[in-house]
Order: sequence, then structure tokens, then C-alpha cells
Amino acid sequence: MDSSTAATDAAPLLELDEASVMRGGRLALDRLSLRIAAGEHTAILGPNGSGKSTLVRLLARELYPLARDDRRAPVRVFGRERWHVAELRGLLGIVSPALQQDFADDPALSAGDAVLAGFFAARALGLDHRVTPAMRARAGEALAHMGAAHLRDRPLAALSTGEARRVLIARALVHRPRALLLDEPCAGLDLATRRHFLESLRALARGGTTLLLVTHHIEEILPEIGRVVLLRDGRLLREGGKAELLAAAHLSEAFGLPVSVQRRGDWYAAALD
Ligand SMILES: Nc1ncnc2c1ncn2[C@@H]1O[C@H](COP(=O)(O)OP(=O)(O)OP(=O)(O)O)[C@@H](O)[C@H]1O
Repeated sequence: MDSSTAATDAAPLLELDEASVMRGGRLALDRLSLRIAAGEHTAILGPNGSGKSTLVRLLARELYPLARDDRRAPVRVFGRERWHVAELRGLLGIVSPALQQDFADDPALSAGDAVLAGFFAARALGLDHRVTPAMRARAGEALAHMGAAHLRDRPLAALSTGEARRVLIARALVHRPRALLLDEPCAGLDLATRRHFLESLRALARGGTTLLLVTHHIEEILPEIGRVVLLRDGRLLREGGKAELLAAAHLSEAFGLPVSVQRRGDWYAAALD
């Protein structure tokens, strides 16, 4: 193991130190400080417009933080201030509705090729991409892991929302990332599909992939997730253990309406009072 790998191993998954992001002339993230340890499955929860997608895009390097006066790095992922998008994929896989949208209009791309193209950080396979048998095997494993092996030869653009999301998670998994950041992973899924999908995510969490789940639905917070971060207006409202944070008072404060919370086994549900 070289010294940079050792440093990465010991570092927290994510450190935000007063990170601010401007969008459309206003602060979409406002001096957000947050530290998530490696291995700590976490849900990032907040109402519409609270800055969740901005945070995802900041980590995907699609948006950049404002420079700080003291020049300290506002964002570190596994201890690194700077990273190439290709390097990041081996540390933190990111699957978002924006990514899914990117794949929606290529009718010729099969699900299997979309997963293989992940090795080259490309959207589709090109003539200069040399796909090895090991890559094919790993892509097959990743698809199987997400219950999507049967979709391999289908056009990605013709899959249902839930099917396409499984394929895109498989694409992120070919890099065996240490963590996976999922932005609204259950959006557009019916009840049964959602439950199956959440069970696949639970298997990933139990297999050692740290999950960061961005959502506005507490029903999607997996039993394996122990920590909750509440955002509001681009700021950190609260963070802490799941049982403490998923209380009516905290959720009512986050969503600005009286909310009641029910616990069913290891799952939670919320309703408006
Ligand atoms: N492209 C944009 N241009 C200008 N402002 C934007 C843009 N995208 C988001 N914003 C603003 O940034 C703030 C945070 O938005 P963001 O999309 O990060 O919230 P969110 O928590 O992901 O919301 P949702 O739950 O609705 O997806 C909001 O005030 C929003 O209006």
C-alpha cells in the first residue's frame, strides 16, 4: 500500500468545512460543515430546496465551492482536497437523477455496455476502449449484485426508472467504490419495486460499501443507516443518531410543518399531523 492509499484509508469519507456554493445569485449551500466517517451509513434529509442536490453536485465536481478567505479547503473526500472525476469513482460512486437523465436519449446503448463504459468514465463504449475479460466478469457481477443481470442486452433508454437505476448503480459498482452516494434513489419507484430496491441497497451496505442516501422521504432510510443529517435552507440544521433525529420535533422543524413519526421495526414513516 503506498502512502497516499494509507492516508485515504485513515481519512473520513467526507469533510465539509464551511462549504458555500452560489447558484443563481444566492447561496444554495451556506457555510455547510459536516464530517462523515468512513463506514458510517448516513441519510441526508431535507425539504425541497434545502441544498441536497447541490451537495451531490458539489461532490460530483459539477459545482464548485466558493474559495475561503483563509484558503482552507472547504471539501475533502477521503482526505483529498483535489481529485479527478475518474479517481473519485474508485472512492465514491455517485448515482443521481441527473446521471440517469444523461443516459435517457441514447437508444442504441445497451445496459451492459453502459456498465462496461463505466470503466473508461465514458457514457458509451468507443473503438479505443479495450474491454478485457476481467472487466466483462466484473460488470456481470455488478449487474447480478443489483438484480439486473437479465437487463444486460436491453437498451438502457428503454428500461423502466427502477431498472435503469439498478443498471447505473451497477455501473458505479464496477470500480468497487468504498462509498456510494445515492440522490433520491427511490424517486419514481412503485411500492413493491422500492422495497426490493431498498433490500439490494441493504445488501450493499452489509457487504461493506458505505451508503450516503440523499432523500426527502424518511421511509427510505434503511435499518443499516445509523446517522442522519438534516439540511434546511442550504445549512446544517441538525445531525446525530437516527433514533434521536427522526423525532417529530426535529422533522417538524426541518419541514416547517407539524409531522408525526411512526416506527415499524427498524423502519420509520412520517405523516403530516
Ligand atoms: N440551476 C439553478 N440555478 C439557480 N438556483 C438553483 C439552481 N438549482 C438549484 N437552485 C437553488 O439552490 C437551492 C438548493 O437547491 P437544491 O436543488 O440543491 O435543493 P434540494 O434539497 O435538492 O431540493 P429538491 O428536494 O427539490 O430536489 C434552492 O434555493 C434552489 O432554488
